[in-house]
Amino acid sequence: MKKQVMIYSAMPDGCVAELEKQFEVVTAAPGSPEFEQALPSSLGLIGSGLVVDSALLDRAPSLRIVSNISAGYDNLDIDELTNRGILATNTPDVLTETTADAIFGLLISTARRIPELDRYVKEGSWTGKIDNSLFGVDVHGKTLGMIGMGKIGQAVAERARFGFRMEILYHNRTRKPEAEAKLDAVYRDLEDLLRQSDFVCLMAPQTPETIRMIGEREFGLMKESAIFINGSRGALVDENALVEALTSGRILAAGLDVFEKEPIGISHPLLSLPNAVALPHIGSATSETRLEMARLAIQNLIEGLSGKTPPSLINSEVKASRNTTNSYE
Ligand SMILES: O=CC(=O)O
Repeated sequence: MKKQVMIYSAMPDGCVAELEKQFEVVTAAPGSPEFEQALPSSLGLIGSGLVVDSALLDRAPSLRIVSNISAGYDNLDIDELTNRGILATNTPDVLTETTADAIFGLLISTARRIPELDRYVKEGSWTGKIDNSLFGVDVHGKTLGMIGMGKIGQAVAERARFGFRMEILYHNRTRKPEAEAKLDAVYRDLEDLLRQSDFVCLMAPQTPETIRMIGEREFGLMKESAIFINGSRGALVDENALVEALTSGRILAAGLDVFEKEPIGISHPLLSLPNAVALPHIGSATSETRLEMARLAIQNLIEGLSGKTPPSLINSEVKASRNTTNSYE
């Protein structure tokens, strides 16, 4: 009999058929009766964004693997999964360059006010010469402060350094000698980075240590001309403090791909600010990359359920215990 797996979010064309070759596939949205009905007998879950915590795991006694179709895995309680011997996987690497393109695009759009000027043209406001009320600020040659110098952070910094001759400062849990050598990136403590950067770009993962790491105090340290970019997770930023910093002129502008609550509600004060550029969490959202991510997640699922080590295993402790106890087959 085929093993049952559940897909809980949209997959690119062809991916479901690929899974159906090997598994009994149930497709159901979290919270739906179909999802709850299939959960107890599912050996694998595949999708993105589902909060997998002990309450969900209590209802999923057959589960052996959670295959997350994203690089970030703050939606997974890894300790709880590990304690229960359940594999957790993600899709790093395949989205690095695409996400860096999007975040650097957001940075340029914010500095040069591209969404605002697009509206200006389409609304028919361009009726004569433009004046300095529509001017933006330069990107090239400025100082970029990267908070979080993982693979995506480095790919953003690479674009800045080699495409725009920017000076790179960075703050990270650990020093990154390879980025220092390749990008002339200079390590700074957080306060110095905030004080010295023209662009502050947040690319750190969401962990208990990074939640709300940027708030009133941190905006207060930035230059008044600073542009703040968030390409990581909304929970890292105190959004009330960000609104205050943008309305009071404490900083110049912000470009945001992520929000505390997603989708952000239309009445959120950030959305009424002309100096905030908002995207709907689209860092990795190209057809090519979303397909690569789905393929990698499927490979993780297949290998995990056939006793092999999935290529992007997060909790390798589970694999180790499985080898010694052989408790999975
Ligand atoms: O935010 C997107 C991801 O973590 O893949």
